[in-house]
Amino acid sequence: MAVGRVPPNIRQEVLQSWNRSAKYRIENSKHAPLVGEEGLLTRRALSRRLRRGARTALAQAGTLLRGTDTILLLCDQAGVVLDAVGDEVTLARGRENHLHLGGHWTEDVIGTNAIGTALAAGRPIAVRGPEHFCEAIQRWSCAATPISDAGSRSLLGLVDISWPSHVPQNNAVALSAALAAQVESELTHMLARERERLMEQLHLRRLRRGNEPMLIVDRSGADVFATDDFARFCDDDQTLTALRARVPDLIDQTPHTITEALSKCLPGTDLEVIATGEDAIGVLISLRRSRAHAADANADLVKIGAAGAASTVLCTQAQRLAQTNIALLIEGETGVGKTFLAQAIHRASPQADGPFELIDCSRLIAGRLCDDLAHGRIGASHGVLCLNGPGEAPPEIQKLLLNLVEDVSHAGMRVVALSARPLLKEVQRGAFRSDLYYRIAGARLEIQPLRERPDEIRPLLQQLVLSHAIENNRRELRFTSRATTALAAHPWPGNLLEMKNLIGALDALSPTGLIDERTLPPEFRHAPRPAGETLRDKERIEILEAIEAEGGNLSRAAQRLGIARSTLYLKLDSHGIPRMRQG
Ligand SMILES: Nc1ncnc2c1ncn2[C@@H]1O[C@H](COP(=O)(O)OP(=O)(O)OP(=O)(O)O)[C@@H](O)[C@H]1O
Repeated sequence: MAVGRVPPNIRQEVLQSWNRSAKYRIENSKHAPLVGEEGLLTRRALSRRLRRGARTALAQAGTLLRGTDTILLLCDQAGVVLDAVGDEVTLARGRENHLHLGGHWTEDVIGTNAIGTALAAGRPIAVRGPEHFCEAIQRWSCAATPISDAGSRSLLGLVDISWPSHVPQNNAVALSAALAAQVESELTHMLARERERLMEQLHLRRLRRGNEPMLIVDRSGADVFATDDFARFCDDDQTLTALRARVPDLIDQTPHTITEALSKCLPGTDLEVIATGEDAIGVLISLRRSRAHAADANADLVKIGAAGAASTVLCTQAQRLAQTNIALLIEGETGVGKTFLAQAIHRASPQADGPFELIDCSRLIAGRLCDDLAHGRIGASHGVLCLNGPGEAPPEIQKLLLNLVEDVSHAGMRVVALSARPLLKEVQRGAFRSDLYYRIAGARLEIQPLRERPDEIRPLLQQLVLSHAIENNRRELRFTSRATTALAAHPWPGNLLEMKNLIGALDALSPTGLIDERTLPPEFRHAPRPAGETLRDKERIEILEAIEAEGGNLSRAAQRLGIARSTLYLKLDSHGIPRMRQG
């Protein structure tokens, strides 16, 4: 039968295929085109998941088909043969028509055939001998069934059974359909295992990323998990639907290609491709909330309260308030520890697992804040919204803050405001909205400046020195009694922030880690001095200078001073200078 001549009693579906084939102006080819070795490798790589899903079916059926004149082909969704198994002699004959690895069997290149026609029709089909459009192919009979991906149901490829047309064979369509079903079932199992793996990965990612709103989709684009707040934060449903729809087509590309393509769909999000080995299995989408912070793990009400009497009273109140959801206003000079206290309160509250969102009100820009509010990017269903310096915000921002505070309080989030200036005074002089003030000042806590609680300076210095050493993996600084006296007498205009900065600078500058009054910056050296420097004072200073000059090496310091090391030890003890080791 020549190309274009319709066989008698043609079946309807075959006739339709012939009509399509006629339009393609196909030459009367002896064989299907070949994609070549490299092309085959690429196609196999892109279809590695299909091949993995079909591995068992091919191995079992391939063995059973030996000696039956029948071969079994696995093709990708473009009709290219990826794997060929079955009867050896028939496989060899198939090669002559490229009914073998790399053969490309769509209708547009070789006309009606089971592979191309099943792909075009999207269902199982048999094409027997003369039903093939090209005469040279009519020596074959074939039956093929498409394979759909688990989850997305998108077309992945196809299973084809082929045999010489003179051999009687009536059950091939059923066989190809059964094999396709076996492959699909294996793909479903693979997807279930991948979804389990994605959940495991999710737990790890949450440890790393904290409580950001997150969504994980599997390779089919279906949701595996979404945090409660994800939907609220990501209100652009259409964009998200479009992103989900793109995942199945992209998932077998490189992680870079996947994230590039998907991040264009949803700007403002972090995308992470999750893979096992080389295979991407899903995508994690997290919404960036740059203002969201995990509360400082060192912020602890008990520790803060331990500094002294004033802190104890403050922290007892804070502990009680932590159990409520009342809006809090924390006031105190700059660097006094308002943010630290707010974090400690959050950590002591029943909502401690929620986010601690810190917003610097002096930096807010009306347009962006409007946009963030419109998209619900600020706030969560629990946790703390911490407004730092609302008094610094201009009137148009204060108005927006009022809406924000109402919204988040309504959603169940606690509002904590921090102010370095007494806010009520700002209200009285008309610089701060009174409606906003009364919404944020449900309860008020005031942290006294350091100079008003001098008994707390030494314990705080100790605490900060210790945490500096631990956090930076450094030695612990030590202070002579003169240095401590000078520090206790300092007015600390920058409060704890100033103390932290000083500790960092001293640690960087001091070779020995032993700090004397003379090692302190000039503004600290105003402790009351005994009238007139005694000979003993001079000796003390000389010893400290020698130790400093020798980098803490006491033997060399003794040499520099021209005394025995044992004498230096005695002098150190008598002056109350600790015998510390070099840091
Ligand atoms: N009780 C404390 N113990 C240890 N460190 C503290 C304590 N309180 C505050 N700090 C530290 O001191 C520094 C200043 O504290 P914080 O930022 O909370 O002050 P603030 O009052 O919010 O300052 P600002 O008004 O400038 O925003 C921070 O590095 C903080 O970690």
